[in-house]
Amino acid sequence: MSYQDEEEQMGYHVDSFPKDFGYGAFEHESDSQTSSETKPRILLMGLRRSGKSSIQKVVFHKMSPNETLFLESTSKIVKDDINNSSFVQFQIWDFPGQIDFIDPNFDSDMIFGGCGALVFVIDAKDDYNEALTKFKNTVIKAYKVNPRIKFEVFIHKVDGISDDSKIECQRDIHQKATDDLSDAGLNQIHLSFHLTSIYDHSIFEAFSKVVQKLIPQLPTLENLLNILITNSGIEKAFLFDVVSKIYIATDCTPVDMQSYELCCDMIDVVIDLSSIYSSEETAFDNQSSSLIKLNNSTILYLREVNKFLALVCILREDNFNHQGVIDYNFLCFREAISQVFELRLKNRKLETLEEQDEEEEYKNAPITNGGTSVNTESTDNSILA
Ligand SMILES: Nc1nc2c(ncn2[C@@H]2O[C@H](COP(=O)(O)OP(=O)(O)OP(=O)(O)O)[C@@H](O)[C@H]2O)c(=O)[nH]1
Repeated sequence: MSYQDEEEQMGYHVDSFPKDFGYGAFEHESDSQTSSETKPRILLMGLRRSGKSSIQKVVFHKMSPNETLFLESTSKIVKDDINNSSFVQFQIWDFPGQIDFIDPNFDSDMIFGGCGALVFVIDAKDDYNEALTKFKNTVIKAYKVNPRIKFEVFIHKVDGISDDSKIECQRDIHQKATDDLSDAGLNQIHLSFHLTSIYDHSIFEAFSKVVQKLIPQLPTLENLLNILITNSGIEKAFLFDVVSKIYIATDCTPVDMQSYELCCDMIDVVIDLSSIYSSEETAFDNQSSSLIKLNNSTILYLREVNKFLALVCILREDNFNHQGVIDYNFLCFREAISQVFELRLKNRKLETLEEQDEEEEYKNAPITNGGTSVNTESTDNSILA
């Protein structure tokens, strides 16, 4: 079964692409998607003006960084469905900086219960002691409700700060945050730290890592990429979600920022050019591929994997002499990816059927005094469509 069949079964048009290249809903898809309630949640928290809304707008709504200067302060929780036109599907909840956990209206069970990752944004240009106190309180509260949450700290607005100061700032924040948590008896919690700015690609890279942790198939995807690069003479390969430019997997070689930026820029060039020469709706389709030769004997090679994903590789020009081998390996890779997701789709259907059966049984069962309640809420925190 090809991915086209799979997409068609799910009700997608294979050769279409979001009209506005944003995350607007597809009219014909919206009701067939996973309900918002069962989608994994990524929470954006932090002090006021730390940059939460800017991050969300720049990464998922293509807002230019300069425009974020005019964003108004968030006064209530803003829920954003990252949906339909992307392979990765989740909800982002942007919290107002002044949110108060002691407030009785703050339903922490509901908020942290279905949460996959909590991104806490700290303004590196500000005095961060207050932010660290809030961070500690947030983690304690969230961990109590849901110990499976991934805690991600974005040390944000690091543009214009020297490399030495960035490292020093990260070290200091890391130290203080872990000390605070061990004082609270929570040294088992793993925290991840990222230096970010909306003025470069660091915010996309950091979000890629957050999203990857919510993909259960990640080790398989990484393994497939490793096999592909070793057998094709490729230096580095990224599997991109084209709309957001988040990479959902890469091979095991270290990621350097320059390579990631080059690959992101390549996606922009391909989409912009094909939007000029094709109709906007087919700017990225199953024929999409591109080759860019750089002046340092390096080649960037892009191939479409499915409606939402592209493989972008960096390789030396000499190794591209065997393009036939690379293309053949790519087809095997694409087939393997489609099988991975076909399997996932089947498992999901089975799970849904089992859940429905259980519900039926429960409804039909005679009521006894000591009956236990069945919780049918989905605990699947996986992020893939
Ligand atoms: N220099 C710099 N400024 C940033 C960055 N990210 C956001 N800002 C600026 O920070 C200010 C506050 O950004 P917001 O996104 O409104 O902050 P927020 O955390 O959502 O604020 P509240 O809604 O009040 O909680 C804006 O003027 C942004 O332009 C960054 O990476 N670097």
